[in-house]
Amino acid sequence: MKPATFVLFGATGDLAKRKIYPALYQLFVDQKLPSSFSLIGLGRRELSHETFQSNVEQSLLNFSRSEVKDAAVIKKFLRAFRYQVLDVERKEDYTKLLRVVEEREEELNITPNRMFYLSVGPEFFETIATNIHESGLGSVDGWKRLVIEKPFGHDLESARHLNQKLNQAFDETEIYRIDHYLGKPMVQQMGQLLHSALSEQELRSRSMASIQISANETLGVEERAGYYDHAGAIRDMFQNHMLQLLMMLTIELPNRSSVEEVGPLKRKIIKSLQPLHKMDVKHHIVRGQYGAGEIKEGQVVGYTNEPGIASDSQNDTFIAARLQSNDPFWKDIPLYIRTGKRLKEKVTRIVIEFKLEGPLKDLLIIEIGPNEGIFFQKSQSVQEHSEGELPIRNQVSFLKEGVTDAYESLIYDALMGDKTYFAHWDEVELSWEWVQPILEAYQENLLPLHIYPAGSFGPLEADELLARDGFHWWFDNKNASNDEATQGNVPTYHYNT
Ligand SMILES: NC(=O)C1=CN([C@@H]2O[C@H](COP(=O)(O)OP(=O)(O)OC[C@H]3O[C@@H](n4cnc5c(N)ncnc54)[C@H](OP(=O)(O)O)[C@@H]3O)[C@@H](O)[C@H]2O)C=CC1
Ligand SMILES: O=C1O[C@H](COP(=O)(O)O)[C@@H](O)[C@H](O)[C@H]1O
Repeated sequence: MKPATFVLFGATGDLAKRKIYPALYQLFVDQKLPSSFSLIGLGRRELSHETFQSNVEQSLLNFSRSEVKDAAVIKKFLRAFRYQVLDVERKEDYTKLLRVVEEREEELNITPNRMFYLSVGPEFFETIATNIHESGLGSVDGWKRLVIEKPFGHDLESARHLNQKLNQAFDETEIYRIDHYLGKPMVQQMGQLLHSALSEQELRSRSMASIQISANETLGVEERAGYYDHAGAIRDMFQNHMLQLLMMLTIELPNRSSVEEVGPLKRKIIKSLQPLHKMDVKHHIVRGQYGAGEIKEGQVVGYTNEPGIASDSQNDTFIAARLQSNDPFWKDIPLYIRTGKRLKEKVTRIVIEFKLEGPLKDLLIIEIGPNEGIFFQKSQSVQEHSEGELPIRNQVSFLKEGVTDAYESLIYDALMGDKTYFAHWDEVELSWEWVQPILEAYQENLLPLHIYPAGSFGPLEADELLARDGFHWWFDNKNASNDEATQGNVPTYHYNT
């Protein structure tokens, strides 16, 4: 791997602490960072290099998954870290930053390969990219890359505007849009997993009846009211993570592994989705907001009683959608997506239901997180997994060795210059295009906001969305159970009757 400088905007923030430093540390322990590596952390607050390093150390002690927490190893890792005050609006701060970056490059004898990681609010993306360009920070002999976190725009128009601005400073090949769902091991190996489980012929001959993708959370809005109350489930999860999951599942098998192959296939799929008209949105989308209720930890307040949320907020914390593709392979197979906060179970799961007569169903289930696995559930008994009849093996043997965290995987890929598991602009634009009529329908109040009790599976209308077509949302009884003794065993999938 080439030597590199990692310029981290938002080095004092939550994401840096919880995800970026632990990921970098794990890469360091696994010897997957460049041997010459420099990190310059940026923020407005005044910090000495030593205080910054000790803050990073604290975040490793709190959040690193590494078994190696040896003080000497951490100290060695932190040698690469420096801190610099920078206000994103102040041009002179970029000039100072350039000097610091160059000094460190000289000191370490590093070729100028610079990765600019924007772990700051999206309102700063444009300003930072422009200032990187104008200050000369982006003029390098080696490579330069821009890594940005979501959200990428607020709607179709703002996303296009932002992209145009970023393109004045960085080429599309240099922009790495993080969607951490694309860093999840089960997502990266979806095609391979499906093929290991069932051959394409089997998939075809068994004839899929429906696909459902759920990302259910038990958490509420937490400390993010300011952001979330303007984003809602549709922008926070659906437009990006959920549509990316759909694309990764439905790109034609077998599994692809390079950006040249994956990108066009993903675009083909998202283009194949039947567009919605805002007046019809209510027939395909259910929007919800959590009310007070009970989760495992006890009683919780409703969304509008959460700190920082307006008491009359109409923001969505849940969305369920019915999509249809015109792609020849997926045509006639309804695609259901749902995601929400304060639901009964924390799970990201894909369920492929096969056509069978009667109420019993064969299911192929991909558990993406927090537990990973792929299971086949035969119709005759929901208790049994047919390992004999179909070549199903269990999860772990499929997974890439050693990489289990999305941020580790994505940061490593970005340092290597591999964009396969980053969101390409075309996908982002096409996703916003598909979502735009829903945003408009929300805005114009063309569909109801259903209040669901915290700790439930969301509004009953989301069940009806499937029931109309003769389907149900599947859940793992053990995972959703409040009884800890029954959790963590082999999943068995049921639906609410
Ligand atoms: N936290 C999370 O779990 C996730 C976050 N994201 C995205 O990651 C990004 C960062 O989020 P998060 O870490 O939670 O945010 P925080 O609010 O915790 O941190 C924001 C960071 O930005 C810096 N900052 C704010 N204003 C300025 C300014 N004018 N000039 C320079 N630096 C500034 C702050 O430093 P200082 O105060 O020192 O200036 C701080 O380091 C956002 O885009 C968010 O949407 C995406 C997915 C998950
Ligand atoms: O990006 C986000 O994802 C998390 C859920 O991620 P997961 O990996 O735990 O499934 C979500 O809580 C958050 O609101 C959203 O911004």
